[in-house]
Amino acid sequence: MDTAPEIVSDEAGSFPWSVLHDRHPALIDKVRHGLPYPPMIQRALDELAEQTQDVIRPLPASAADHDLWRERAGEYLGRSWYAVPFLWSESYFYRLLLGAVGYFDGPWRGVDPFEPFKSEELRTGALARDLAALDDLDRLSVADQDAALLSASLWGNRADLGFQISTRLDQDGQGALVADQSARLWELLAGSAPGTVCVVADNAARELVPDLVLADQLLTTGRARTVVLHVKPHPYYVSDAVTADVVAALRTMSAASGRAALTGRRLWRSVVDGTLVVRAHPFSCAPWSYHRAPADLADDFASATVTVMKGDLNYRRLVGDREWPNATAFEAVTAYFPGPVAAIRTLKSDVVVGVSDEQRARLDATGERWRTSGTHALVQVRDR
Ligand SMILES: O=P(O)(O)OC[C@@]1(O)O[C@H](CO)[C@@H](O)[C@@H]1O
Repeated sequence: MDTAPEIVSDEAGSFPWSVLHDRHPALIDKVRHGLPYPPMIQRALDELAEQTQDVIRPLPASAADHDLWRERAGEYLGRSWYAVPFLWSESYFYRLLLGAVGYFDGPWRGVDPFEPFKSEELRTGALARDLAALDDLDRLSVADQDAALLSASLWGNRADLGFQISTRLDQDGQGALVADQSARLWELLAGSAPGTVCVVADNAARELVPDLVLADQLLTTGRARTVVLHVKPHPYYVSDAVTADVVAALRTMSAASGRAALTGRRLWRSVVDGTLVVRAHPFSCAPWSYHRAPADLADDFASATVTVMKGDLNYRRLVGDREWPNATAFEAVTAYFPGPVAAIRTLKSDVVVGVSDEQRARLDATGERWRTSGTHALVQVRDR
């Protein structure tokens, strides 16, 4: 199929421009105050703030992944951050941020700079209410439980702490779906022998908890024999889940009461007995779309009954971070993907496909920033 230009950040006032221009500096500031970083790290953060408004420079020669990123950067080195693909520049920003806080070596090695924000979210009353609400599921049919849990997982995607740096949102309010193909997902699972379901997780805490509850539902109702949960190998996009966040979520659930606690303990055992598998593939933090997924990861997706892609960034990586005409078919842009795939996402960036011209005109006429404000969501499924 025809392709579309990659999204870059060079148009002042555009969404990608605002991420580089406003969100990243604000994030550097937030990280600086999240932990008692010493003067050397404070200076490195100052340098990062300057560098990201200048031209792209290579990693220090001493960095273990210097060569890897030199190859990934190629011709981007020396160019403005605003002139290269948005997907690439964001990913490199997070790599540099981790470097600045000493994540890869020295005494701050392995200390997640975003952990204070993720932990705070795990302690919120909102999450406690989410957990208590799980008790209501007992009164519902399995189909209604499925719908409720999918909805919780979908709207949990608003719990994205990077996004919240630049957007104020009522976290509890649900918005409108621009596409809802969830029936296809349930039919696909019902029509397949119980196998593996891949869930490519997005954010920790208030998004990961409903994702885990959904995984438990698939396992306990026999629609999945195994759930493979892909998390990030290192902190990324502020609140993206790493393995430690899975453990933290399971602990929080297990320490709650009622159905939440039972589910948390059951999931804990599922990890122990290998029916819930946590993977942290290096490609999950690569600056590329899934078109470039390496063979072992593609095999994982190919062998799954379905791969559930959570969140906005995964959507961009799935369909390609390009200026697609909105009416482009989801099936067409995901035809390359090795196996059935479902995208479950609130809209927080410009990329969206599968929205007809009439629907787009109606949405545009509302005057709302429906593509980027997290008020709208979608469930899109390619079931073959
Ligand atoms: O993937 P998520 O957590 O749903 O969203 C990630 C996000 O906040 O970050 C990017 C901009 O920095 C956008 O893709 C999106 O707004």
